[in-house]
Amino acid sequence: MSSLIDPRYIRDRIRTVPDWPQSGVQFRDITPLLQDPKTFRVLVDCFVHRYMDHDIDVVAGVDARGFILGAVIAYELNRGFVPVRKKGKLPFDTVAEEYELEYGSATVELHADAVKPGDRVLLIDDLVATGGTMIAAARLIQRLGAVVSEAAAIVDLPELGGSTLVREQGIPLFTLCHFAGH
Ligand SMILES: O=P(O)(O)OC[C@H]1O[C@H](OP(=O)(O)OP(=O)(O)O)[C@H](O)[C@@H]1O
Ligand SMILES: Nc1ncnc2[nH]cnc12
Repeated sequence: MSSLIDPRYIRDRIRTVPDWPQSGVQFRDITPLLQDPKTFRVLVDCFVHRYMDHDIDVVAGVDARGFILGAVIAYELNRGFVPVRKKGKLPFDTVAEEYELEYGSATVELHADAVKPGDRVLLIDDLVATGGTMIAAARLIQRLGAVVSEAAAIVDLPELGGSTLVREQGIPLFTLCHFAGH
C-alpha cells in the first residue's frame, strides 16, 4: 500500500543541512515536520492510517527521533510503547546489538521484558540511511522471540543502501519519502 498523502508534501517540509554533523553529510532534519502542528498531524496520521488495521501488539521506537513519532503512533493505535535506546540508558536487564552508522558506530539496547515471544512489533525510526540502526533494533526484537511486523520511517536515503539491506533481512519496510543522494 502506498502512503495516504503525496510524498512531496513530507519531503518538501524536511530541512537539509549540508555538512552536519560532519563534512559530506547532507543532514535531513525532520524537526520542521514536528514544529508545524498541521504537518505533525498529517505525519502521524499517515502511519496510524496504515497500521490501524495491521495486527500490531507493541510499538518500538528508536532513540532518539523514533521516540517522538513512535510514542504518538502507539498512543493512537492504543498499544504500548517500548524504547530501543543507545547503550547505557536502560536500567533493567537488556539485550544489546552493536552496529555501524553513516558516521561512526553505536550500540542499541532493549529491555529484556519489552516484548514477548510471538508479539508483532511495529518498529519506528525517523530515517533509514545505512540501515544499521533499523537492522540492529530489529535483531533485538527478534532475539526476544518477537516478530517485526514492519519497520517504518519518514525518510529513506536509498543511495546509502540501507532500505535494500533491511528488506534483504526479511524485514518489511515502509517509508513516506526518499531523497536522492545523501
Ligand atoms: O540507517 P543508519 O545509517 O543506521 O542511520 C539512521 C539513524 O541515524 C540517526 O540517528 P543517530 O544515530 O544520528 O542518533 P540520534 O537520533 O540520537 O541523533 C537516525 O535518527 C536513525 O536512527
Ligand atoms: N543524512 C542523515 N540525515 C539525518 N539523519 C541521519 N542519520 C544518518 N544519516 C542521516
